[in-house]
Amino acid sequence: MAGTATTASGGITLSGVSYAVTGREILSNLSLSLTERRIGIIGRNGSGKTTLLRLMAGLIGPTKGRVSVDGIDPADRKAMLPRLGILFQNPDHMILFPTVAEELAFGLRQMGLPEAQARSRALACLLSEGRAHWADAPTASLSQGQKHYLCLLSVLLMQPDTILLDEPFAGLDLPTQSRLSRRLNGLPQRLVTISHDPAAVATADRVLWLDAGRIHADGPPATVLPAFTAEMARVGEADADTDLAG
Ligand SMILES: Nc1ncnc2c1ncn2[C@@H]1O[C@H](COP(=O)(O)OP(=O)(O)OP(=O)(O)O)[C@@H](O)[C@H]1O
Repeated sequence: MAGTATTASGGITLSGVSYAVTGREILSNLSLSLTERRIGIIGRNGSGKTTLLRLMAGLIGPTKGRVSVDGIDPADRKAMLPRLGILFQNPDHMILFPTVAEELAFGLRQMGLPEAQARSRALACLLSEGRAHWADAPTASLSQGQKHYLCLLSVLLMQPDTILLDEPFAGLDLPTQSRLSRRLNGLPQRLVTISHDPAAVATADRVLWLDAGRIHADGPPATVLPAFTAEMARVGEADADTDLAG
């Protein structure tokens, strides 16, 4: 059932999906059924990972084919509120409100909760996180790691069945990474994590390796990650040789 977040339900389906910008195909003919609880998407810079995540989130529409979440077009924002949450790489692209409590309450208000109830849920969330003192803090005063954490709390408060994570550990120090990682690992929701770093998806149930807008490999991390790491090392050496030869 959408919104209960007790287990990961439903799934994300892509049927013959392509995405092109000004005639250039960035994603080509992807057909996927994503039902596992922990899904990793890896690939080099520019391979199309963020574009794929934006398609899954309904922020952009496919040029060809169809994307659905629990059978529903993800462009239907209202239907997606209990189904899909997104944690963007840059928290500054998500935070809209001047104080932490207002920011946390916003998603709940979007889901139809009256303002007072949304605020009291936001305060209860901060209390349970040991961060009651954050309530009236200006969001602009938080560090990048703290902003990231606030964005995660905002998403969790809405209890979506699936959370899409774009490079969740980029720019965070090691203690913050390990705290966030522990928090994410304990969640019952389906998590779709995109990263260029194999370590970020090492415990996934399924890893997709995206290369130049196509699925290059799809399977358990024990199979996909060693092949990806070896290929990245090979490409790195080839790049280095090219540099030296120049
Ligand atoms: N709106 C757009 N207009 C033009 N080109 C775009 C647009 N969006 C994405 N691209 C191009 O599509 C390709 C894939 O971009 P995307 O951001 O999806 O890759 P990525 O795998 O997430 O990369 P990174 O790891 O560097 O974040 C890139 O070559 C990018 O320049």
